[in-house]
Amino acid sequence: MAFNYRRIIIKVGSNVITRPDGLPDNERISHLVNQIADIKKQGIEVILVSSGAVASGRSLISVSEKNNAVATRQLLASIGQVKLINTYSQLFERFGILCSQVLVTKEDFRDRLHYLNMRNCLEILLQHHVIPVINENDVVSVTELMFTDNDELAGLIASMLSAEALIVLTNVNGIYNGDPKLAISSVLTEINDNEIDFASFVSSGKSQFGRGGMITKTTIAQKVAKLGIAVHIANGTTDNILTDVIAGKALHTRFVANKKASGKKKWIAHAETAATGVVKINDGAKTALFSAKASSLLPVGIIDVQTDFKKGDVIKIVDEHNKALGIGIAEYGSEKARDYAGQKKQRALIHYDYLYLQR
Ligand SMILES: Nc1ncnc2c1ncn2[C@@H]1O[C@H](COP(=O)(O)OP(=O)(O)O)[C@@H](O)[C@H]1O
Ligand SMILES: N[C@@H](CCC(=O)OP(=O)(O)O)C(=O)O
Repeated sequence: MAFNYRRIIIKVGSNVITRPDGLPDNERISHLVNQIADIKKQGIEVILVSSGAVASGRSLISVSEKNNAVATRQLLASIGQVKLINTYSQLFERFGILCSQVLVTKEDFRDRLHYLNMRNCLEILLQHHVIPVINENDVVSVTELMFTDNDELAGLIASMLSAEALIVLTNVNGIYNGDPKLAISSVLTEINDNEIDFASFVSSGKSQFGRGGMITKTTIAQKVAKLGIAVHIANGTTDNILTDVIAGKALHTRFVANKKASGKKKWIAHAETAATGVVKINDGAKTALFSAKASSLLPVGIIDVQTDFKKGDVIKIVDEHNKALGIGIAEYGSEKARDYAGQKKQRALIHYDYLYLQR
């Protein structure tokens, strides 16, 4: 059965567009562009999140092993991104399609003004039938300022633009119920259940040029699907994969979009300016919220209720250094929250279904 999407995000991993010898796979990139042009012709808006800057840079310059790893990555990405975007630009041009370069950092999602600027920019590009080609700005995002990987970035873009689907292209046919290299393992075609413990059968190993690995893909896919956006994980090295996924003909993994909580979560995700209260949480609570499991904010991890709020208000969560972590809807008011703060076995202040994390 074909999927009837109007706006999709396509994420292409480094492995898909890099040959085993580390050089960019121009034939593969060209084949993907052909399919995107076809999809666009079907009236679907496409936003491309493409990795490959570092890999591209590696094909242009050789760097001594002695150099600092961060500086090397900056150097390779800075050179490689130019080549990557030029390749896309030339290939799209054959179809009379304009593409644009959008480089972003994690900070752009934290700051409301940056967030809105970025959203407005992407919307205006789409209105003008341009395909935005997004990548992390690897030149300035280093260490803790980095996204886990471009899967995380693609997930944030999908929710920011209220896309109907996110297609993640990697170098395996989807998520296997065991080691993908073993004949007994098979692809999980449909995932509807948010409680699956992927860590029990997905190994933490990464592919040759990948950054996050399959575990982070599953975590992000679950979060995005919970927001009401379908996530497809498919093999970008298979011919016609994009058009076949959309036509419902490809073997791959699909995380079914949650229909119920979606409207609310998406609204919360964009409701930061409406936030009244602020609660500060400790590191343990922070780890729990950002773990793969769907966790609600429990009073035991609250160390301070900084401003007053009522039940049903949108409130902000900050860490011990006052860094914004997310927003959600309060299940009860600030008075009760102050009474419960630090106590075990109390009712969640923010239920997971009404929680939006900004990372
Ligand atoms: N159960 C599993 N199902 C699918 N892939 C898995 C599994 N366990 C580990 N992997 C590995 O995850 C890799 C893909 O993740 P990643 O390296 O992040 O790719 P990308 O560069 O596309 O983001 C695959 O090459 C595969 O070897
Ligand atoms: N921004 C980096 C890619 C980082 C990344 O997440 O890569 P991948 O795991 O292959 O999607 C680059 O362009 O090289």
